[in-house]
Amino acid sequence: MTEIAKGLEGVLFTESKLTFINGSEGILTHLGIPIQEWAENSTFEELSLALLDAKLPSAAELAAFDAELKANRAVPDALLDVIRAMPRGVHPMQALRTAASYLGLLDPQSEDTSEAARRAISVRMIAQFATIIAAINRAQEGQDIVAPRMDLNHAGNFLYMLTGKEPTPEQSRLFDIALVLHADHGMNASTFTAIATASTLSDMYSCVTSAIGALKGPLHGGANEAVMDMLDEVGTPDKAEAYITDKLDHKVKIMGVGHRVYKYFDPRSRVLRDYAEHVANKEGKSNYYQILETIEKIVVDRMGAKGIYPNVDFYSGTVYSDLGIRKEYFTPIFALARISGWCASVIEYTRDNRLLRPDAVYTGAKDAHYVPMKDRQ
Ligand SMILES: CC(=O)SCCNC(=O)CCNC(=O)[C@H](O)C(C)(C)COP(=O)(O)OP(=O)(O)OC[C@H]1O[C@@H](n2cnc3c(N)ncnc32)[C@H](O)[C@@H]1OP(=O)(O)O
Ligand SMILES: O=C([O-])CC(=O)C(=O)O
Repeated sequence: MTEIAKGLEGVLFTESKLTFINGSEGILTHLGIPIQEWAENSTFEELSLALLDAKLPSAAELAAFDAELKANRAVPDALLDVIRAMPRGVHPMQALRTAASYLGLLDPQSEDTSEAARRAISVRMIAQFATIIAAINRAQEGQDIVAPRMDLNHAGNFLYMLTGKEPTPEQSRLFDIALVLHADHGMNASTFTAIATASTLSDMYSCVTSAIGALKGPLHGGANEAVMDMLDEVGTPDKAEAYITDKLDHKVKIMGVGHRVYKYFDPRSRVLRDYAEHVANKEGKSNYYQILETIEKIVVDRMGAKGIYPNVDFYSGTVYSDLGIRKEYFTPIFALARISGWCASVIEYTRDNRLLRPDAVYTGAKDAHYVPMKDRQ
């Protein structure tokens, strides 16, 4: 019997120096450094550069990278016109997918697949995703698009462009940590998709556009919005226990829990829970946080033995919603962070490229012959 690795589970197809995950112990490192240390000490800018170069940058390298990101924040007016012309009410992930693809049309370097071009395009896309996602939000809300500011960091500038208001230092820092937590995660479905596209020697914009499509689904990045849908469905904390017990009794999937690799707590979910709790204690526990506490306890009690624990998408939405961000923007924010991991992984993979082309066990008909239409049943 031929063994099929359904879902490519456990299949090793490449080497990488960027991210290590130990799923049974809930360990995640980038360049060997635990995610908790990145969250506590670093910034999205620094982690992005560290991933692109596969090394910790010096102060001078980081300052140069920061200046390069800032210099690339503005997006072409032609793209802003496209964003303004998008139909109202589309999901921002649809809008982001189209905008990323359109950005490629406007970039004279887009078809250059040399490593130097891939890197230059990556830096531009990392910078410009913030401007694009914020512009989509403003245009969809019928508001004026807010131009980037050069005196704010990546996280603070994004919140500023999204809301039109300068965030507090605490809000900026919290959002920066969320970006750090989401920047990379090994061979997840969207990074794998980006690499599969890259493996045909396609261009960076095609890699990223296909990755956006993969991230959008509710089994992957889309789960953070689906968690918020669930919280809205539960309504109030007193209903959480009955709601989740009923779902588990009926074997209905709970969003934001379970993971292909983690069979224990996703370490990112612990960091996000601590921040969600911090905000909850400071500003009074929101319904959302209280519902999640109850769901986590019941899921871990009942499903922990099966390896079902909260993943990164479980608490991220409460953090974003405490920052006043609408749930449709949770997955675009995931893309805002993961763009760094996608780009770094594509650059790393294409250095020693091999076309990705798995196979399927054929179970269809054999030795058949074409039947003329008139003779078919
Ligand atoms: C950023 C990210 O992408 S993190 C993941 C985000 N996605 C979600 O939160 C969506 C909800 N979670 C899931 O759908 C899954 O856990 C996945 C797709 C992420 C991983 O699933 P898989 O690796 O395929 O796990 P698999 O389906 O084999 O699950 C093993 C068992 O746990 C159960 N299970 C897995 N996830 C869940 C869940 N979310 N709720 C309830 N039960 C679950 C399965 O039904 C299965 O039970 P069984 O053995 O009785 O059939
Ligand atoms: O690694 C995965 O399969 C999903 C995930 O947690 C991520 O992409 O952050």
